[in-house]
Amino acid sequence: MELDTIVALATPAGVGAIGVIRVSGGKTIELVNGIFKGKDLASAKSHTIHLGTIRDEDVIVDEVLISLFKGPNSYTKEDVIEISCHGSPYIIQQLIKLILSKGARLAHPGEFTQRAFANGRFDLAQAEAVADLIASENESMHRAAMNQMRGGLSQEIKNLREELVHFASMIELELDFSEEDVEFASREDLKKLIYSLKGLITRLTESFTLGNAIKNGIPTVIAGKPNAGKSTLLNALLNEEKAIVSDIPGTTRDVIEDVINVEGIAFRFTDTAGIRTTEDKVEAIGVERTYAKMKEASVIIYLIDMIHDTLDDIQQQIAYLRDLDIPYLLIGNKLDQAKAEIQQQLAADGALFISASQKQNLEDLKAKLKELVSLDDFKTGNTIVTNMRHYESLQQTNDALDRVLNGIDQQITNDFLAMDIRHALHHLGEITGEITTDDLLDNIFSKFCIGK
Ligand SMILES: Nc1nc2c(c(=O)[nH]1)N(C=O)[C@@H](CNc1ccc(C(=O)N[C@@H](CCC(=O)O)C(=O)O)cc1)CN2
Ligand SMILES: Nc1nc2c(ncn2[C@@H]2O[C@H](COP(=O)(O)OP(=O)(O)OP(=O)(O)O)[C@@H](O)[C@H]2O)c(=O)[nH]1
Repeated sequence: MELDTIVALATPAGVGAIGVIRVSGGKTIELVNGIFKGKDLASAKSHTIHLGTIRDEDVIVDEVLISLFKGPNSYTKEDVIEISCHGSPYIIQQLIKLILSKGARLAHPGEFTQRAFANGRFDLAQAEAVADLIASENESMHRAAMNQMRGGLSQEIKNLREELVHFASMIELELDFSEEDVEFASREDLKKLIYSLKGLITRLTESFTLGNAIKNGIPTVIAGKPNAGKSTLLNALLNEEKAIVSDIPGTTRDVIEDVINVEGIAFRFTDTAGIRTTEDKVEAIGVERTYAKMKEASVIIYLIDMIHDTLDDIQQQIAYLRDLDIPYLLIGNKLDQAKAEIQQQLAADGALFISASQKQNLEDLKAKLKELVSLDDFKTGNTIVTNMRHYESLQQTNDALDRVLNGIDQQITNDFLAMDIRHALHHLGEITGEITTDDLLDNIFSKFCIGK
């Protein structure tokens, strides 16, 4: 059964220099040919561009460029036409209406990419990376998504599957000869294989901590006693970011609250309001809450007030900080009016000195912050799992492999062994989409933007 021909605006809504309307499906060429005055698109070659006008009866709606992609040589692998029109919302609306009236329907979010997936342009993990790529806001997000879209994760999963399939087939072959009690696959070799696969899977699941941090920002807390300057520092860091963004002419962007980009890595300041306790009725409560927040963080920026804190106090704070065993930056704030003895003590403790209110040494602070988070996997270009769904499937694969190992030790029968191996294969297949359900696909692609 032929799928509908679908249409959507591929560029952002609103006024732009150019708007691109995408059409995909079996009726695309015939449909657009009917409203386009210019070269005959049916006889034109794929990957050519044509200038002409789009007409609704006798009215010229716009002068456009048509980009022609003939299936299977297109993004969706169907016939695709992109109409580049003048970027007026009115023109765009008229063009889409016209195309709908000729028999296309509006595309659902992600439907072009869903078709690309269904037609084998890429697997599910790669399709999901397309959405991540569009959403990427900094170097690390971009790099992780690009790597995944280009098949980094998919290749690793494919290798894992191939090894398992090989063994599954051995075991299943033995099943066919069950009368004869042969062993095509040495149980020791099988165990070795499972261990090595589990090692690979563990590396992938462990990378999710980093992947999650890349995607959602590294949970960071600015801590310190009341009045240490936490809010002042957070605002200074955030405002700088906002200033950079609004300096670019023509961009209006809502800066995501409480996230700063430091050289391509996002740091998310979690619930910083929670630690902004002023001179509380009961200071102890405020301090406890601060400590609770600190324990949830991946990184702590700890501020010492170099005007008001006492030496004893500082020793206590640092001792507590060390005990937490979470990467931290020790910062002496209020450098502009610091007490000499305090600064000396902190220097011995390896602190960095800033003035939050004077915005002094903030660049040093950022550089140190970046150093603090280990991004080794990132540097080496190793595959990083950034997607919760993939993470869960990997864990389920791992569980199934544990059952295989257990089964071998318990000398369970081959049919049960084969079943557990097939479970492991099943969960790997979920990642790349060999195994999937309509619900899952709808769920994934509905989160894409329209036109993608
Ligand atoms: N205008 C436009 N820009 C875009 C896209 C698009 O669909 N249209 N893309 C997507 O959203 C991305 C590019 N992805 C694409 C991938 C494959 C093909 C394609 O036509 N592939 C054919 C021919 C390859 C060739 O000529 O070498 C093929 O694979 O057979 C097009 C876009 C980003 N930029
Ligand atoms: N001299 C000096 N004062 C600073 C500096 N940074 C912050 N302050 C002042 O210290 C006071 C407390 O700053 P806040 O940013 O409100 O401190 P906080 O840690 O968020 O305070 P709580 O919300 O009570 O936890 C304010 O009066 C700031 O102006 C600095 O670098 N030098």
